[in-house]
Amino acid sequence: MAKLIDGKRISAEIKDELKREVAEWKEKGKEAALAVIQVGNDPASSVYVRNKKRACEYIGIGSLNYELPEETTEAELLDLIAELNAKKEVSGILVQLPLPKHMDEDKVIRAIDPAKDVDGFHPQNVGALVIGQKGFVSCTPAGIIELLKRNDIEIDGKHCVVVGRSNIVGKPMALLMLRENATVTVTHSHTTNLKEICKQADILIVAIGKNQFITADYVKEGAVVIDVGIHRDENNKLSGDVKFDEVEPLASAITPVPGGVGPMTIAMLMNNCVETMRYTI
Ligand SMILES: Nc1nc2c(c(=O)[nH]1)N[C@@H](CN(C=O)c1ccc(C(=O)N[C@@H](CCC(=O)O)C(=O)O)cc1)CN2
Ligand SMILES: [Mg+2]
Repeated sequence: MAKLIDGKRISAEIKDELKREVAEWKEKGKEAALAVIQVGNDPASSVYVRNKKRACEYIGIGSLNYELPEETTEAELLDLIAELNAKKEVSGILVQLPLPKHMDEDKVIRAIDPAKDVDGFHPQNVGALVIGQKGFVSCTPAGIIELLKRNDIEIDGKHCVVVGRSNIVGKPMALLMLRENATVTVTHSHTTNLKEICKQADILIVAIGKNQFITADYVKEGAVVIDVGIHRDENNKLSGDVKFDEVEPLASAITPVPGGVGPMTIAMLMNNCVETMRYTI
């Protein structure tokens, strides 16, 4: 019977900790405000943007939301980002992904001031992570580390397999596990013996974007399984990249979808926003 890794509870704990810390910073005259830009009206993105706004309000920082129409040009978006970069009262900026196809996400991300890049996607922040220097770390991978640590799951010396190599999860996840002294294997669409590699994992982190792809035959008895996937069926029921019912009996610990990694993304975004209060003079 696997231990259920309760991201909903842990994210709430973190937001309560941050709420108390924000109150202390505000007593010392410090403020923070997060600007969230959404282009288009993707329903899932609208849920996440709404949850980010609610989290800002809960912990006591400002939130500015910009909902731009799908046909917004890349130039118009870049102009808005430049405006927000220049606004002293805006301490964090994020552009909700994915963007419409006519925009270059990498170019848009590079336009955000790295000091306000609370998503941790800017090459300067990713570079800092690579070489072990200070910078914003992307929220989902940071949330997974927090889930493991707050559940006393040992990382040092363990074999961690990351399934997927995206810029916002897989790659930073591998780097963070390396920083925690895990032995890391990153798999991807060109990996030929995926099942055998996954079965070697003490900690299996699945961010492949394929609904319930990871079944019991990919999992070693006693492994810790972290499911980053999020899929909705026609009845709006959520599932992950892991076939939970099949894998749960094998695992020593597992994250559910919903209620696992997802809420941690929001909590760690809030932590990055409060980080701007810790380091402003
Ligand atoms: N600019 C960004 N865009 C995207 C990011 C990101 O970190 N920055 N990550 C994902 C989406 N995401 C945050 O934006 C996100 C996804 C899921 C959840 C979450 O709480 N999921 C819940 C279920 C919520 C629901 O009802 O759908 C759960 O898993 O329990 C939060 C944030 C891509 N875009
Ligand atoms: Mg692209």
